[in-house]
Amino acid sequence: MSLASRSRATRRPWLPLAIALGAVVLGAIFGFGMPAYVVFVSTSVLVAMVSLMGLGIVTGTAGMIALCQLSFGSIGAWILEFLYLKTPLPNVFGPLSFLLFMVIAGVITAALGLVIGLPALRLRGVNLAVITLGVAAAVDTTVQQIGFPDQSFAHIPRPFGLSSDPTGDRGYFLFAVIITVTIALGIYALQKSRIGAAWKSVAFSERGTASAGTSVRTAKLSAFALSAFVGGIAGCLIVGQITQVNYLTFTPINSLGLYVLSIVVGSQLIDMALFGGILFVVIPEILKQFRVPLEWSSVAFGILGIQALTSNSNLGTSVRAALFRRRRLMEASRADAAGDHAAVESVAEAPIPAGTGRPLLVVEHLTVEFGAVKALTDVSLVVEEGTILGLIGPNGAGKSTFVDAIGGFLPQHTGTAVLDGEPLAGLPPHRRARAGLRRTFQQDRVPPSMSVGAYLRFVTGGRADPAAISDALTFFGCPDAYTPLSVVDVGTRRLVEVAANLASRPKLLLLDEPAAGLSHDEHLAFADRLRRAPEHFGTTILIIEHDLDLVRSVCSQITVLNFGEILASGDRASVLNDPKVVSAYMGETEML
Ligand SMILES: Nc1ncnc2c1ncn2[C@@H]1O[C@H](COP(=O)(O)OP(=O)(O)OP(=O)(O)O)[C@@H](O)[C@H]1O
Repeated sequence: MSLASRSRATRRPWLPLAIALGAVVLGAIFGFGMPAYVVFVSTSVLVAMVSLMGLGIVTGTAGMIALCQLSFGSIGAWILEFLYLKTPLPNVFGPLSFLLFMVIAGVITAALGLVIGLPALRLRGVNLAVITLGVAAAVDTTVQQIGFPDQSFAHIPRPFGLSSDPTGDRGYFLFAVIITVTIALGIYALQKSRIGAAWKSVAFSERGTASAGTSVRTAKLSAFALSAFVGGIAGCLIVGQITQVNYLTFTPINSLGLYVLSIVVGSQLIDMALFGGILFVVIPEILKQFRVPLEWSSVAFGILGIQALTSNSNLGTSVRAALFRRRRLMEASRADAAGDHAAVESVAEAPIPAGTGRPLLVVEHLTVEFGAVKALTDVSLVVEEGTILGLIGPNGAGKSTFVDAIGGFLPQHTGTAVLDGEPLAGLPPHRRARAGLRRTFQQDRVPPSMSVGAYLRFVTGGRADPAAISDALTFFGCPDAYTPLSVVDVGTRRLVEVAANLASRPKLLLLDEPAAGLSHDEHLAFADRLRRAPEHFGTTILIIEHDLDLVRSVCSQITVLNFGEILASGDRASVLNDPKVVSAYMGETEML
């Protein structure tokens, strides 16, 4: 049995639901069997876990900094109290009020999260941190000033008539378990969906996300909104737990501690959010037992944060990658012992693809300037359908600029580009991708947080079925769909990127140095696969490559750029023998 089929056999789609049901049963046993104090503290763990799961969406999954998660909790709690104490709605909805108000509070908080997420469209890193910390401070001050609606120390009734005494604590714990499990299931499902893949992709590369046909704006804003929704629900859960709240629960310093925990444990992973919730509650509880001032817990979180930020990893993903490597090693040694090896097929070398004669991409008078630098001057070229066109030239000749401009990443160019009769002018990158124009990048843009298969599903926009995904992976000799990209080397990740883009069967694929990082033998195999690709995937290819052996072996047409202008263009032999081209490659003539 191959590694791939072994992995497939271990897939159990019913498992999340079974774990969820098990967690609820365990929650009931725990809630009604444990001492009252343990149950109360465990409810706090669940509240912290919900907050961390919300934060995990925006930080761990979508890769943005958000230092105001407890502000969303504060807003959610405030709205819930307001609906209870200042409106007649509790009389209308009776025992269902808490649940209903919690959802309303979550939705309103999500809308505010959307607004707070707007700066994230332009800002990153420390700038976004400052903005979100500013939001936390502003919400904190506002809530201090206006106070929570329960200023007269009215208790908020718990859901379904549960009492506010320790007997009610047990029932409320079970309620909190059910809400937590429901949210965890929802987040898990979303992370497996296209929007979850977009979050993971945007965390690693906005350009890579757009070139896969996904709107960066939608990915970022939806992450913020959902994170705020979950944060708002966590705030409501606190109200139900202690039936009264004040602003001290939601201070910016607590938000900061929560953020640190989120990145330390990797709270985008559900089990790690639970672990983080335990740390968030238990560390201060232990300090309390030993009469150590609670402020020291911030120092403990700070030290953990420095460790996580400097090692650029988190506990959850490191443990998972280590487990995966160990499992694969064991599978490989079992396969060795059983002599279970795939036969190496020897196939005749494929010819260089001949085109249909129809122009697919027509570029006219393309000019790109970066201030005083003219990166491209009046470049016109035609890519014929069904061919592989090589775009070559010395460093700084303007090749990547050409791909960026055609891909929609440089709106400030002049000139026109028409793909299959459709003008591309004015279309943003993700719309060009949807119109059948895909590209790969010189730098690694393949998000390590996904599996190989999830990445292909994301790039193909769900249009490729499992058989098509497996075919594209086999075609390029990539690891199987269940392999985490975090354990794949950079050269192979570039192959996965090419396979994913071809599996989406675009009309035209622009490859920017796809073979960088491959060994000599891998280069030869890659060249052969590339020659077969136009027919296999129905895609025309334009390739930028410094390895002229590769260009010579796959391209029927070559265009040479030098100092942003076309130096030569035409069939392979005439271009490579052109004296102008030879002199432009002075010092590299042995390559020609
Ligand atoms: N964002 C930018 N701002 C200013 N100048 C730029 C920018 N991007 C590219 N350039 C300049 O434009 C010119 C063309 O660069 P480009 O990266 O397109 O060349 P290239 O042929 O792809 O080079 P290489 O083979 O090294 O990747 C170079 O002079 C480069 O310095």
